[in-house]
Amino acid sequence: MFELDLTICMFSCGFCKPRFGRTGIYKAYLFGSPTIIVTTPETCRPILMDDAQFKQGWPKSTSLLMGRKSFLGLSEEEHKRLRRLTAAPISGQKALSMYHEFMKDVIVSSLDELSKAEKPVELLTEIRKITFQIIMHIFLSCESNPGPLIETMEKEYANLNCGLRAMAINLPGFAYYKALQARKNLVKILEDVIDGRKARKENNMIVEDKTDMVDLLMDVEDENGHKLENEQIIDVILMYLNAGHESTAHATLWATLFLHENPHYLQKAKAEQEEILLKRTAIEEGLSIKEIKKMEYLSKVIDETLRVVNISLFTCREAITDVSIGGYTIPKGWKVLIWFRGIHLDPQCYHNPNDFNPSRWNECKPKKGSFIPFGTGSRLCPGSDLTKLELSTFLHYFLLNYEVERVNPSSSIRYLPHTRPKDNCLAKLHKLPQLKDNN
Ligand code: HEM
Repeated sequence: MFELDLTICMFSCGFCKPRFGRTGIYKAYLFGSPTIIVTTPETCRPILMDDAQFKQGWPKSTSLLMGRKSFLGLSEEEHKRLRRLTAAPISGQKALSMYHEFMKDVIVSSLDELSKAEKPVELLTEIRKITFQIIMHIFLSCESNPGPLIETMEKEYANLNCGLRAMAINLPGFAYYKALQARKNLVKILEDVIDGRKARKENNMIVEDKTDMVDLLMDVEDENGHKLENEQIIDVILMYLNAGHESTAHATLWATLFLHENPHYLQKAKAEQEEILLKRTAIEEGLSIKEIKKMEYLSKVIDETLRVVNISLFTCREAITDVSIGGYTIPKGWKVLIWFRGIHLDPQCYHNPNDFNPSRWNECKPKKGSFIPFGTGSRLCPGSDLTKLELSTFLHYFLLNYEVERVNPSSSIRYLPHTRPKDNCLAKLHKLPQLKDNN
């Protein structure tokens, strides 16, 4: 017998609680499919860890935007192979140190430029440009110089993103329609890039000795010596470029804002950065990854930001067979929505969960599955190290050199496609007196 507690529990009316207790399981009808929503560590983690009974379950409209051959649509085996190949260059200290100089240059020069702007700027839009430039450098290094191409792509991505969680109405004027157009334009740009590189290779015209993720994917062969088709390379790159800049930009903005709104924590975070700067010897140039590893407090600020904001609000799976979770049966073919926000704002896991309090991580040892901003299991985010490096680098330079002044400090919040201030954080950046040369 299939039985679940009712959707009304989600609205905390109190009616269902005594009858059903805490199950963290709700039933709904979402994106045209019967769906189970799971919201607690006890229900979410087993599902994310179980590839035998659950497969990817994003709505068809989302998969169409990300591409049939992106990680959302691949067979398990193909996913494993491409994931191994693409995750390695963006994971771990050694791989990431290759990009750190570029990252620092972009952050330092962009912040400097923003502080000179006469009018207030949309901080989120500007940070998104920074994170996009960095991800382009990693994935498409030859095309990553500032200019019309990168600007066009960044704008297309903003449209693509707005469609990812929108109603799938393919009519002019609707977000989903715009997103499909954006995908078409991005695919065309990437096709031209790949064709150009293939032509240059055939004519032995490769002059650069640097390689990027596109080259890596163009060279890869399976056990039968078959190369990837263009469609596959494009969908994987398109997915990485999107995942690799939007979430990091939002996380960076929120960490900056939370510190700005909490002077006590701001002071602590700043003091740690000042100490790092003062310890730096004259021969050491700029921030190093070794220094970042010592930023204990900043690391708590980052974790707390990810917990409170929930940049990735949810992910989706589909039951391959009837599955029993928490005493209930999820029928074969039903979608499952894993609600990260429910886990990270659960009062049974976190005291005063809505409060931003980096110091909670002094003692807090989260129980299994209660802190998973990057997911868990075989689909664990491959970009977590890169995200933390970008965030730490941005905050280092920001805290030491700048102060933010918002135009609408009480701007309301929008939750889709990502949590953000409605005005994209319209603000002025003010340069602070220098403690010591820090570039
Ligand atoms: C604040 C930053 C980020 C957050 C919160 C985040 C969150 C997540 C989560 C929760 C998942 C798992 C989804 C699932 O289980 O279905 C995921 C997957 C993924 N993320 Fe991230 N991510 C971030 C940054 C990045 C970056 C910087 C990159 C790339 C450079 C990236 C690339 C990906 C990819 C490719 C996947 C799919 C993995 C797979 O299916 O094997 N993410 N991310």
